[in-house]
Amino acid sequence: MMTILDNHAHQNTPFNGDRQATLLCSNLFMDHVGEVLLTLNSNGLSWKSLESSENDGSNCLGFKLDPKVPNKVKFSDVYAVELISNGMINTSKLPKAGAILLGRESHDSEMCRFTVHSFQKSKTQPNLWVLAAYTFGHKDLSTCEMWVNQINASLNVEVERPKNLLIFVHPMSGKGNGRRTWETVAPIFSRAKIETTVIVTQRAGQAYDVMAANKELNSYDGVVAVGGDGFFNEILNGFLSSRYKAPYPPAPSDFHSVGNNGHPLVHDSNEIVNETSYQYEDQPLLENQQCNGSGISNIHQDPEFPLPNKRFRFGIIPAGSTDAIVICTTGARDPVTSALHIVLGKRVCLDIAQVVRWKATATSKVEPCVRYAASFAGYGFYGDVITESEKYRWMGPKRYDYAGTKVFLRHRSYEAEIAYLDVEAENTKSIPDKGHLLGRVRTLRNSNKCEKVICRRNCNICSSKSVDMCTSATRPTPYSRPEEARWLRSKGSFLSVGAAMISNRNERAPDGLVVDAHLSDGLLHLILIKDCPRAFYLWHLTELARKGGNPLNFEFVEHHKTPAFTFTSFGKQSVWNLDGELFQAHQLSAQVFKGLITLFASGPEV
Ligand SMILES: Nc1ncnc2c1ncn2[C@@H]1O[C@H](COP(=O)(O)OP(=O)(O)OP(=O)(O)O)[C@@H](O)[C@H]1O
Repeated sequence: MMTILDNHAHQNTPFNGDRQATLLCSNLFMDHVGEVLLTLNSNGLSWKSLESSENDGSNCLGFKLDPKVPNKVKFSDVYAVELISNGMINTSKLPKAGAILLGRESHDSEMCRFTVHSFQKSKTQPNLWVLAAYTFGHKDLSTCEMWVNQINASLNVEVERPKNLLIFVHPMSGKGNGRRTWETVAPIFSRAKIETTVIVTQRAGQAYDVMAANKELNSYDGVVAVGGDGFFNEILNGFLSSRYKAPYPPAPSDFHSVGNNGHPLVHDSNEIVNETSYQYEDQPLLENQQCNGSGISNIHQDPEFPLPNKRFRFGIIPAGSTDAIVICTTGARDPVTSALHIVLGKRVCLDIAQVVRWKATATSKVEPCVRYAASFAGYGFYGDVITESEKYRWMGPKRYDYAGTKVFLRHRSYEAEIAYLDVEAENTKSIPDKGHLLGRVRTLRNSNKCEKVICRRNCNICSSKSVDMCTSATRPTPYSRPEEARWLRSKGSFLSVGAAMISNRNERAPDGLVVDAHLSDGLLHLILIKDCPRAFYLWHLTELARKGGNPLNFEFVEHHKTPAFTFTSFGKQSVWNLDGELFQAHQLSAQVFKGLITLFASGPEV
């Protein structure tokens, strides 16, 4: 019969091996390890086996202990601690089969227990986080309670963690697994003692309506979408529609007039123009919007729908068909990993593009229609694939392959003109700043010069201080420095026009549609594919899937990094795909707001 050691809890012993002040230290039994000395300091927990390997035969018959079994865990990686009912602790390092083969008695002992919940990075894929639970036992309930209280006190110091979340579940997302996906991860939230208000949607647009009308968002620390990119887009748009009022980017029609200085407002990309070519004050203004004399308009908020608290973040638990935003922000397409990023309160900023569809006629009284996109806005091939794929939603994610092939074989091109803001920069890496593009960006006309710096955790380019929505309320628009504004244009017949806010990594294009697009670089990555023979386009698409980004020496492809662009189509109707949302537009303009929202994620490890 196993004897259980008396409690040897010590408070404030000077230092342990990590040179951190030891706050608590006890002899306990750890499940599948045996007797350990458990130590708590301000960083986390560590444990040291008090049993020699000779005693328990752990090397016999090939049953070796995994040397990589951790012996410590940081509080920043612990999402919950639970006192669990009395039960068995396996006090042997040996797996059960090993004990039986060795003819050993059962090493199970009944005692009071508590479990520390954390995660481990998968050995083969570090972006994939797997749940890890460490269970400790002691004969005295009071000892277990003391440990639980002390660990909880340490976890409470982790202030970035959410306490109260609004969760939207799209039951039909992807392969129809939205609800099951939520059920899989819900215990992680309840263990972490996060209050959740769960809304399972019954129709498209419901999440938008709830987000747009909800005046109580202040009571939440964030909103989580259990679904795909399209569902996240719906939530984002509902949120911003009633809360975020920013000046519009210039309309394409503004460029067909003549500027105050007598020059046309848009220039051919080959023209060299020194003068300021765009006057900010020419823009249409939103209701209640003022210009402050410096040519910089403030962003106004509706007092009825205040922006939520500074801690408010967005989360996504992937259940969709593509899940590009999740892959770009966590590096994995895994609901458990995403749930862990959320409960641990990770944060990463995301650029958001504002896309404005202009009135059909100059005399039309209808306000321009405004949408926001977090990952991608695409016209031509991209819009047509989404339009076509909607007919085959019943196929699940395979619909994109089917629709993609159909649209590819059609090989349609569209007459259009794209004007994009050209801002020169010495160093694109220094662009991130306090919320807008003050830096000067070199438009990469010669895409051979394109630097392929992949976005990853703690990326230099995205590491600028996060800009919360509250401070962004006084943020100028990206092109609000008239002295730096210069517009260039590209006109012709296009197979596709795409603007990426992030790299859009996905399972078909593992490096993304634009390999060097960053999570918070304040840029739209314009990819213009001019009409070209079908074989070239096929090659371009294959290259995307093979190595990501765009073939640099492909003469039909233009890649421009810009904070804003306008678009006019001249012929056949096509639709835009805004993160999965269909958006019909003959004339639109777009601008990016750097780091406008914060996501519960920490960026991928690349
Ligand atoms: N209950 C519902 N029934 C039908 N449609 C819904 C419902 N809830 C949300 N939607 C709509 O379904 C659309 C697609 O959802 P979602 O993005 O989750 O799936 P997906 O298209 O399979 O994935 P992805 O966007 O990653 O390719 C969203 O735009 C959303 O508006």
